[in-house]
Amino acid sequence: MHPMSDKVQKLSITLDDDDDQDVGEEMPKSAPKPYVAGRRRQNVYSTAATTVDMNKPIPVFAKSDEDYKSLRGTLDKNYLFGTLDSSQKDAIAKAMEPKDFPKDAMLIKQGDEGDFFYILVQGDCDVLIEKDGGSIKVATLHPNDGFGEIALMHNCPRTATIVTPTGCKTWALDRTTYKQVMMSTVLTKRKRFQDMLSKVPLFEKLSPLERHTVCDALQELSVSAGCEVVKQGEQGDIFYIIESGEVEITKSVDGAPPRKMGTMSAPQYFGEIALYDAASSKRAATVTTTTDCHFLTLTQKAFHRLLGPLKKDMEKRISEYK
Ligand SMILES: Nc1ncnc2c1ncn2[C@@H]1O[C@@H]2COP(=O)(O)O[C@H]2[C@H]1O
Repeated sequence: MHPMSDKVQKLSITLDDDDDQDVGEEMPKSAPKPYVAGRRRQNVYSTAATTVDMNKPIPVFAKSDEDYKSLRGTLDKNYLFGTLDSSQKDAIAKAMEPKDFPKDAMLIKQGDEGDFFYILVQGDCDVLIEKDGGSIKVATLHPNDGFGEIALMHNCPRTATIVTPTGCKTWALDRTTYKQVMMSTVLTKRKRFQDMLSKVPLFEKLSPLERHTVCDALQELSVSAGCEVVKQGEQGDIFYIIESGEVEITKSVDGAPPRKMGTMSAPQYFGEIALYDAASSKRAATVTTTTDCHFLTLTQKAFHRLLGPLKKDMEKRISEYK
């Protein structure tokens, strides 16, 4: 047995039941029509996986040193693995297997059961959401992006279709290993952050599944009093929720000295304008900690992927700032 598996399994088995309970009714179980490019039906590579054997030893796929190092580096940078310790990321890197796809293939079909999580190594993938008989492209994935985590994490059908406008190389991680390694840390994190998120008005309209997905992507940051967390005019790529402490907002208009706009404390949030408003993409004000602060943060990538449904609420709030 792999040295990691014993430790991970013990944690996962008890926590996994909990997770299954609260996501079972979230998503429609009916499979929508398959995506058709032009008039040609694309190759479908997904296969259904109905049961997860949590006692299965974690597999190891041999890789060159160069491939292992590069994949391990990607895992370190990817927000989806932010909560894992080094040995858990080692186990995932070892368990990933190469899967290559030709141009115009369908890696994932919306509505299917989840079988693999992928990291894109080469080529691009399009993310399509199927709605009202058509499909809309909502994102393009590039090398080092991960995808296919939602169905595995939440036991729900695939939330989008993934197709290959170019030939693609990926690393794939099977559903069982993904759950064995991820669930223990993820569920602990959800238990901690769920309560906090339920107090943030912005997240009120999210379904429990969406709130879980936001929880999974949150990272923690502690900052001492007197630090500029966000600086007016700078490019921004992090969104902050205040878990504890207080910050002051200052803004300079037309080169005048900065004026105090107000203070914020838990459970308020800031930093969303630069992430949301691609046209400006610059911080609209400076945010300075007036006490020691603890923040929950979301990266720009996670923010766009997860908070798309909240676009209207944010637009309203941004117009109130101006
Ligand atoms: N708006 C989006 N932008 C980028 N990726 C997405 C988006 N919606 C879904 N996905 C990804 O597409 C995947 C489809 O399978 P999953 O639902 O398992 O996990 C999903 C996410 O990884």
